[in-house]
Amino acid sequence: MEFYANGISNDIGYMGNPNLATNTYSSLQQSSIESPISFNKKAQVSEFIPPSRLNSTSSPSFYNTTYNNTSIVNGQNATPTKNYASTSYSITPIKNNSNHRNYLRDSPQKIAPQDGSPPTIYSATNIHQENVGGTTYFYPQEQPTSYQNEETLPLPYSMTSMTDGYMYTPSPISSTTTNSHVQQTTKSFLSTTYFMSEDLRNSLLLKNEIANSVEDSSNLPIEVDNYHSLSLLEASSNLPVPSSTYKAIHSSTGIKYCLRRLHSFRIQSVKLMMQVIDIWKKFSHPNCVALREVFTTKAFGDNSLILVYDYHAGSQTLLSKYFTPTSNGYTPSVGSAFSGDARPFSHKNTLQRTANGPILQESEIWNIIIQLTCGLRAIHQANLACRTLDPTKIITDDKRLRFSFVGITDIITFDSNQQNPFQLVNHYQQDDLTALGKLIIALCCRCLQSVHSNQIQHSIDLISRHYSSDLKNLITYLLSPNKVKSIVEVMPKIGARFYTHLELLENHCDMQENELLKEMENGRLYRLLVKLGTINERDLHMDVTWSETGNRYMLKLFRDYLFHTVTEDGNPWLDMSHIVSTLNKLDAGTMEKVQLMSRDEQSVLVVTYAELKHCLDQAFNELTSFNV
Ligand SMILES: Nc1ncnc2c1ncn2[C@@H]1O[C@H](COP(=O)(O)OP(=O)(O)OP(=O)(O)O)[C@@H](O)[C@H]1O
Repeated sequence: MEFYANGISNDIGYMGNPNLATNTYSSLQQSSIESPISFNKKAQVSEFIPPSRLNSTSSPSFYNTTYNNTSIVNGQNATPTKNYASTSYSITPIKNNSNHRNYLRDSPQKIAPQDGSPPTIYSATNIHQENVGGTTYFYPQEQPTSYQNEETLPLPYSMTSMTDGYMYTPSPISSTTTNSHVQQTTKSFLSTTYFMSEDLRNSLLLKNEIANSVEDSSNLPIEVDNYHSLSLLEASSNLPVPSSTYKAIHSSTGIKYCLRRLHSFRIQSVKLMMQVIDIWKKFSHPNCVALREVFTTKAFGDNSLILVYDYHAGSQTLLSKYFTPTSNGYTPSVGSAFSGDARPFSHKNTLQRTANGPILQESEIWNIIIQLTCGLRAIHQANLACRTLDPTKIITDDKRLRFSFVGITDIITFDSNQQNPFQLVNHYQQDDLTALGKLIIALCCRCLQSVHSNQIQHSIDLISRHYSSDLKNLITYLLSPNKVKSIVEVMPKIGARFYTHLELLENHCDMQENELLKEMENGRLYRLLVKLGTINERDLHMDVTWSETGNRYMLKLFRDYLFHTVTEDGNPWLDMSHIVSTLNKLDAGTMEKVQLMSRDEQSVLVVTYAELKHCLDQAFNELTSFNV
């Protein structure tokens, strides 16, 4: 068997299997690929045409119009023209006794270092020829330093481009592993190596499902200003004005938002009100749902005011999470969070007199406190007040807590006769702190009724029995009357628990970054597959041979190598790590060689991933050039 400079054997037998030898040879005089490593050699690229496109022979053929003595070599009698004198292709002799197509687990011989140093360029003058048992091998003789002096040889892909998102990262598990036990035991490892963890995936899928769920919206307007696809999240409201909450999609961005509609709402002074709205629109904090815009609409048949907030799929209120509504339906009342006959914590709300489940772990309560005080601190430092600090206006998506409708009370209770709409802010901030204290009591007792004045002492006794003195002291501080309190003073009472919280967050960030990295890699490989998919099997401008000739033929064989490799028994060899690592090598354009075989097993092409990458880019660019 002979291998030419381009790696093609002149022996039809595949990898030394004489049974497959039906033709004398099949040769590639000049590769149809313009190798990235030989760009500067100005070698004209010739088109490779497999024989099926030229004549009836099954073996592929190649012709070259650029080099001397060009001939079409596709028949049984043709003499191979070993015309590699002016080329720069390297040779990799391959010895493999497998007689199965694309049984290519043996790693092709590496001729270039993977450490980023420039690969060695070979020319025919330094190709060593050797005949072993009738098989002629062409070995490249290394010229380790020659390229340094050759002006024309610098690689078209520099280290900069290699680091530009195309760095080849070897697979953590060798794709050549044949030991089935090892493969089995590494299967689960591989799935977490390449893909998102099951838990995170499920939680994201659930959020996605919730975000995309479509409720009955037959009674709702098709469009409200720039928003469409409204679906009702909540019809009733405990605000002083009738209101409803909807999920909606922004018409131009497609982003989902949470719309709070204040029914039949009259604005006394648009200009003054806009000042309040603008201040809240500028306010941003991870523990507060951001207010994006406010507008009026007649789409509902009245003068509604719409407050547009970010939508956080899968969120539920603290009320529904910790204070389970009864079957009768818990209906929080209108007015300030901690006053009125039927408020969440009202003594008249008989449905909330008993605990709603087992008491919470102290760590969980501190987690809530830390997040709420984080948000509250930012609100107070912006010279604002929350004014809706009750379990119906705090949402949670299991990890994060957010004040859900910030600014809404300032808007609803807006009085245009007041010179400064924020003149009572200090007073409201004190109310916020008291409301926080009551919320903590309710959470500790798991009962909204526990904060009523005639229950408080009893509740604090219960808390002292079950929780730390730090927690009790914090509550006592927040509820202390006749004392000016500050959110800043809450921080020392939380103490070292901040560190625990920070550590958990940082671990979570690390985990998410790791997942992101995997998905970034997957996205990169996905784009490669898209490119391959758009090229393979394509007829271009009625040219049915387009994907079967030239560089595209290499890509077809590469696709087979990637997906259709078989075991020695002829069974499909399905190994994710083979696919991933092969695609990575293609993306990086490494100098490692890969052995590709035609489906009729008559031709073997030995090419570098760099060459394949070049083929892919060239073919894809050709396609995109038509896509104007
Ligand atoms: N920004 C948001 N993103 C996603 N869901 C939200 C958002 N804000 C609120 N929700 C959800 O919408 C639903 C309705 O919220 P809403 O505040 O109207 O609840 P509520 O408990 O009925 O309070 P109210 O009595 O004020 O209506 C709740 O299930 C809540 O979890």
